[in-house]
Amino acid sequence: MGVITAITTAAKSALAIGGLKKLTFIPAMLATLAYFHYEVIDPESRPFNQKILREEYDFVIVGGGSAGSVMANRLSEVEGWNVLLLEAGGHETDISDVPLLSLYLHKSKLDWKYRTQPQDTACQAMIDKRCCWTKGKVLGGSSVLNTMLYIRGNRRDFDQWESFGNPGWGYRDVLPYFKKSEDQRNPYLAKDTRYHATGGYLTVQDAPYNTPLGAAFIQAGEEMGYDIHDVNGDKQTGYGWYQFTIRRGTRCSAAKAFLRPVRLRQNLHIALFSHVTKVLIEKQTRRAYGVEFIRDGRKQVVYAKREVILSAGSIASPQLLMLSGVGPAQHLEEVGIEVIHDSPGVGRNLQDHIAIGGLVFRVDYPVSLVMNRLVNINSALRYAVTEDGPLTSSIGLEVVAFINTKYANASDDWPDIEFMMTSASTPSDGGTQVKKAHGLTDEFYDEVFSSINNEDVFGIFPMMLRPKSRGFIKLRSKNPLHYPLLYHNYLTHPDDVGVLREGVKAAIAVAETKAMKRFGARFHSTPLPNCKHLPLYTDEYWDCLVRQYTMTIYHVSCTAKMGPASDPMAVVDPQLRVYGVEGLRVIDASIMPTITNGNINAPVIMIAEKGADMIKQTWLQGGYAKKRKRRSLPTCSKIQQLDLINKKNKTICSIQR
Ligand SMILES: Cc1cc2nc3c(=O)[nH]c(=O)nc-3n(C[C@H](O)[C@H](O)[C@H](O)COP(=O)(O)OP(=O)(O)OC[C@H]3O[C@@H](n4cnc5c(N)ncnc54)[C@H](O)[C@@H]3O)c2cc1C
Repeated sequence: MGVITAITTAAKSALAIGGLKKLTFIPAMLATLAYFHYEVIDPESRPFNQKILREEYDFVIVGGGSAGSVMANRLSEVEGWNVLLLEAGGHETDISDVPLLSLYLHKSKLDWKYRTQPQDTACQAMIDKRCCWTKGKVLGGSSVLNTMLYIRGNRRDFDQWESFGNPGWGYRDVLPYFKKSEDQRNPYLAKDTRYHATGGYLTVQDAPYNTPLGAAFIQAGEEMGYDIHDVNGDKQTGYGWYQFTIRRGTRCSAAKAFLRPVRLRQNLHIALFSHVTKVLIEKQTRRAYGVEFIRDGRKQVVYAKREVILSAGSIASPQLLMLSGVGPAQHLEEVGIEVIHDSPGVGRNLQDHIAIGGLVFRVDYPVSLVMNRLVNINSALRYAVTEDGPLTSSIGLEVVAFINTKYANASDDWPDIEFMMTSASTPSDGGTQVKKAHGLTDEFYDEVFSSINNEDVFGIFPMMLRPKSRGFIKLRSKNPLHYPLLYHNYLTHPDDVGVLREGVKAAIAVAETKAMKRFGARFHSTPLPNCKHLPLYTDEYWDCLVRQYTMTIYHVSCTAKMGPASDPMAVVDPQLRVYGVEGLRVIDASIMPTITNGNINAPVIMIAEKGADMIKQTWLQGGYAKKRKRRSLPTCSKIQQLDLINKKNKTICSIQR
């Protein structure tokens, strides 16, 4: 009976994901998974979706993503505190657990499906010249859609944050917080207790499955004179195997890591499908006292006795601040929002990592990941029974390299390019999901890649680590359900074009090593449609190329940056408290002053670990809050005056008392 239920659940999950009809093996895989594995994979079930909420909690956390999941766990460790986590999406699915299938989640129900405004500097090969900014709308947030790469960044990133006037954020301060959440499953890495730890909530392990290309990438690095080492350890420059937030072959999202184990805590409520539309801030005292949200089609309110914490991610957190009257005054007035606090930095300083898509290298042997060859019932059985095989591969990501272009000072060990080396690339699924996820036009894909659909290839994605270009986010209107306007501004700083160009050249050089030549590696040099007037392999050609298939690595961040009070663009202080408003913090990817030197999920989790400790210090050791008087709750009639009522439904007071 349990198995039947599990199969039904699995089938429902499959239906929840758009575009899966194309993969006919999925039902069989899910049935296999359900039969062999369902309860065994993770004995901890999904958390409850709390239907009846209290009217007031000590802490209200907005957004259950990478940061929000950590916050909910750590704050509810304090038995005397009641914590509410409000999440706009629902639960993750059995499909989102499968590492190989993460691209199938893009443009699905689990994705907010943001698209940037069209701009001429980048993403020219994409439909309407708009980049697709995939973001998780699900409990676990973007950690449910990400490629699970576990990279902490460079010690200099954090020392630089500290040097900007953020005491307590230097590398020596943050390292313990990286270790606090880590459960490192590689015994050799775990032995290095200076940098790694075991027993934390977040499982970090090596890839259960590698192709022969993985070892070849490592050999290519050696041949080029790089160290092969743990890039999360003492030194970053060099080559190494990727480490993943994978647990026994399946995704270890932040929800799985931090929420499932504590789902029985009585003092933690998790409300799904709850879209927060505003933070309630008392005008006179400028204190945040609750949030408005929409659930089941009804506007509701919930109050926060101590603090509201925005962990809605780098797009929604600044959006919510602005909707609540905290942001650039002129812009708020333009869209008709009453200004509570003029904070010019909200939505500004946007940083992201971009790489060059489409650097595809052909090989002569059947060694790479070709979707129609690997996705079959055998792989499904291997995944379900032995927790390995190609389905456990994170879309072919195997090896990472941190290298220096001529724009970086190599002696600093602060490299400016990360190679993401994959045993698959854009045409490996025959022009289906990758093309769709990246939003490539049919014309571009057909001209450049259709001739090598489903052939054996590998990819090297050079990712620029420290962009100088800055984007921004604006409100489209004061309607909280309207998506904000997103301006990437990629490659508007000339140095960024230079770094990426040098990254492309360095990637091409990797394919020339003996290690790669053994497989017959050669660059797929079909000229790009908009660049074919330029001679191949020239700087002019590369400069054109980088603006075509510009690939976000989905690290949008820094949109509500942390900084000292003397910095007018700082949105939060080094304790992550919003300037100008009491009782409100932002704790997620938005608060980074500058983007970290690598993939950012691990740093976001670190930020939340540290943020949770700061909150505990504030309240448990008697900070300002201890002396605060208990605020009396607005009555229903007061709520009406605050216009919190969904008049259409004639709801008088939607709070469940
Ligand atoms: C496709 C993809 C691949 C990536 N790959 C990697 C990788 O391999 N390694 C890596 O280190 N990083 C990767 N990243 C980046 C990393 O996952 C994110 O930067 C990180 O998860 C961000 O955490 P966050 O807490 O700031 O936001 P999120 O995890 O995005 O969480 C925000 C949460 O808030 C919710 N929310 C938003 N608005 C509201 C609202 N109004 N009301 C209620 N809830 C709301 C969202 O639904 C979401 O659950 C990837 C990201 C993506 C999208």
